Amino acid sequence: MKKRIRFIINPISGGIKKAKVPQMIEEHLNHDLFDYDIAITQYKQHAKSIALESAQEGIDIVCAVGGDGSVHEVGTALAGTKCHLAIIPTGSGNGLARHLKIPLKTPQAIQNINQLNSIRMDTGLANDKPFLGVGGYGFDAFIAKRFDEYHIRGFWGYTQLVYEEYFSYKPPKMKIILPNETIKGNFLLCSIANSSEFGNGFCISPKSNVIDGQMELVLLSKFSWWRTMGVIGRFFFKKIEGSRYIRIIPFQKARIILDVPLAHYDGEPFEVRKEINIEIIPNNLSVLCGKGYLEFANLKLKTEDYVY
Ligand SMILES: Nc1ncnc2c1ncn2[C@@H]1O[C@H](COP(=O)(O)OP(=O)(O)OP(=O)(O)O)[C@@H](O)[C@H]1O
Repeated sequence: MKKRIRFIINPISGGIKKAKVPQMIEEHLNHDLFDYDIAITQYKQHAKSIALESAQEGIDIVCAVGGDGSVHEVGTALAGTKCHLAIIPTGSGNGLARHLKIPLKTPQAIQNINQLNSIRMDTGLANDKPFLGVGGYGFDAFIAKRFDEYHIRGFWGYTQLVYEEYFSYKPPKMKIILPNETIKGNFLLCSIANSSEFGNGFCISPKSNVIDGQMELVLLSKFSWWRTMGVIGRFFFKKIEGSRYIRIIPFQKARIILDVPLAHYDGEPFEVRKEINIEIIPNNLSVLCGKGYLEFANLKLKTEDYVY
C-alpha cells in the first residue's frame, strides 16, 4: 500500500522563493511509493497545527520544507506518535538536516525521501518545551531573539547580526546543577546539544548524536576579541573540544538557573522561567535521515528495529 506524505512548506524560510518546490516534488517523488499533498504555512506555529492534525489523521510522513524553526514545529508535534518526520532543508541554518546528512539541494532531498531511511531519534525536554537539535541560554538565545525581531533571514543575515551584537554582549550569570557537579559562572554560550550543529557548518558539539540517549552541555567562556577568529574557526573545523574556553559534559538530566530568562530551542527564541529542568527523551521521534546517517545509526545500534 502507498504511504501518505504531507509536505508543509514555510514560504519565508531561508529568504529564498519556494515557487518551484511543488513542481520538484511532482518530478522527483516516487509516485509508486507515495500519495502526497502540500500545505503552505500562513503564520508562525501554523506548521505545528498542520502536523498535529496530520498525525491524528493517520498520515504516515509529514515533511517540513523549511529551516530549523519549521522542523522544530513539525517534529515536536510528531514526537511520541507513529508519524514520521521528513525534512527538505530550505532554511537559513538547517542544523538538524545537516546533522542527519539529508541532502541540502531540494531535488536530492526529495529523492532521499524515496529511500525511506528511518531511525528513531531522541528528543530533549526543557520544562514543558520539547526540542529536537540544539537549545541554549546565552548569546545564541539572544541572537535567535534579535534574528526573529529583525525579520531578516539567510546566512548573511545571521553573520551581520552576530558581528553587530557580539562585542557589546555581556555573558549572563548561570548555575548548572548536574548529578555529580554544580557549575557557576558567566558563560557566553550554555548550549544543550542533542545534535551536533547550529547550522551552516557551525559545529557546537562534535560528538553529539541524536541516537545515543544523552545530550551534551556545552559551556563557552568569554575570550579576548583577538582570539575570536581562532575560536570560531574551531567550531567550523569541528575542533572546539581542544579549546581552553570550552567544556563539554554529557548528561541525561540537568537543572539550570538563569539570571536572564531567555532561551532558544532549535533556533526559535522563547522567554522562559529562571529555573529550567532539562532531560532527554530517548527514541521519541521517527525521522527519515540521509543514507550516511542511517549507516552510522546501524553501526551504532546494530539492530534492524529502527529501519522503516
Ligand atoms: N507564512 C509565514 N509568515 C511568517 N512567519 C512564518 C510563516 N510560516 C512560518 N513562519 C515562521 O518562520 C520562522 C522561520 O522559519 P524557519 O526556521 O523554517 O526558517 P529560517 O529561520 O530561515 O531557517 P533556520 O531556522 O534553519 O535558520 C518560524 O518561526 C516559523 O514559525
